[in-house]
Amino acid sequence: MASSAQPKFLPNRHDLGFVAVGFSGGQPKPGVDAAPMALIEAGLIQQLEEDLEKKVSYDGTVHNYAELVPSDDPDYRGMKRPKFASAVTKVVSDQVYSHAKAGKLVVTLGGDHSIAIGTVSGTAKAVRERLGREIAVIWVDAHADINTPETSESGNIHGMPVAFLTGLAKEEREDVFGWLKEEHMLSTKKLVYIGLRDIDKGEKKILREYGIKAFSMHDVDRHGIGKIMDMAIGWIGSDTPIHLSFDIDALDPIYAPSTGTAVRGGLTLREGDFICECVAETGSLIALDLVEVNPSLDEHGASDTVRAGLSIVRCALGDTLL
Ligand SMILES: NC(=[NH2+])NCCC[C@H](N)C(=O)O
Ligand SMILES: [Mn+2]
Ligand SMILES: [Mn+2]
Repeated sequence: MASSAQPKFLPNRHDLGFVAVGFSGGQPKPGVDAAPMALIEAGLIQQLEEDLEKKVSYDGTVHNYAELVPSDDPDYRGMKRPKFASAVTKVVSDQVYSHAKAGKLVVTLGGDHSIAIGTVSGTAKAVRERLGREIAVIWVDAHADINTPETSESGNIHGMPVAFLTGLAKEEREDVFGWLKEEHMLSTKKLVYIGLRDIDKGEKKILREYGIKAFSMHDVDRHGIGKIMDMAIGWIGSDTPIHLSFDIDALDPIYAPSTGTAVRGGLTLREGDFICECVAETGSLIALDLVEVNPSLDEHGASDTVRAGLSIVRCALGDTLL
């Protein structure tokens, strides 16, 4: 293929849509809502514009969605704060959709991982409309986040986004994710996990039952990250639009301690960056989420975790490729 001809589904790689989601309601620990500001203050947008020469469309606000807080938000099917999470992710979905529909590569900063209900549904819908195609999702995480409300032991919605996005968890009520329609959905066949090491019993059952492609830390140790990425991208197909959802807790807590559900035995910083570089190399990245950075969970100011986050975003956007 001539170098000028990029596959038609690709967003203009220099045009970024940028969304900052200061939402922490998918889990109990305050502080994860402050991550977008911490990342921006550490120079993220400036680096994207100056070093990577991107054009960044950003409304200049870290949304806290205060106006969406319901007056009453009781537990429902065991989910905690279901109406708030539903309302926020619906707004995020629309924001991400309009950037993606306009042909931009969308970068979303969380926030806890429940926000991916918004981001993935937004890109899935935009790509269906623009190209009549399905997206693939690479979910980099210590956790599978595929609990249904019924399998969840915690009731925390950040452990459920993949179940709602794949339709494994269904809900009619419009104000509790009932707004998710077919057009927002992701196929379980187009989902690949990397970095798993803390999976709930019910989740394991789901992964097996649906034959979901998952590379655990055991697999990373066995094959090495290079082979894992070949297999992951081979599974998806190299011309499929990719949404990369990166939970910072995929990295080992040595490198990224400031996160709400840290699990030992994770990816090195270099392995995390390498995953992003491989996705960048495909040229098929359409959206990136960076979630679960919690700057308040470290008395030393979380600078290591924030810097790790910055590096993940830069690598996914091709900064470190020649
Ligand atoms: N996005 C995350 N960090 N998720 C952690 C989920 C932990 C646990 N599996 C739960 O469902 O509560
Ligand atoms: Mn997660
Ligand atoms: Mn996680």
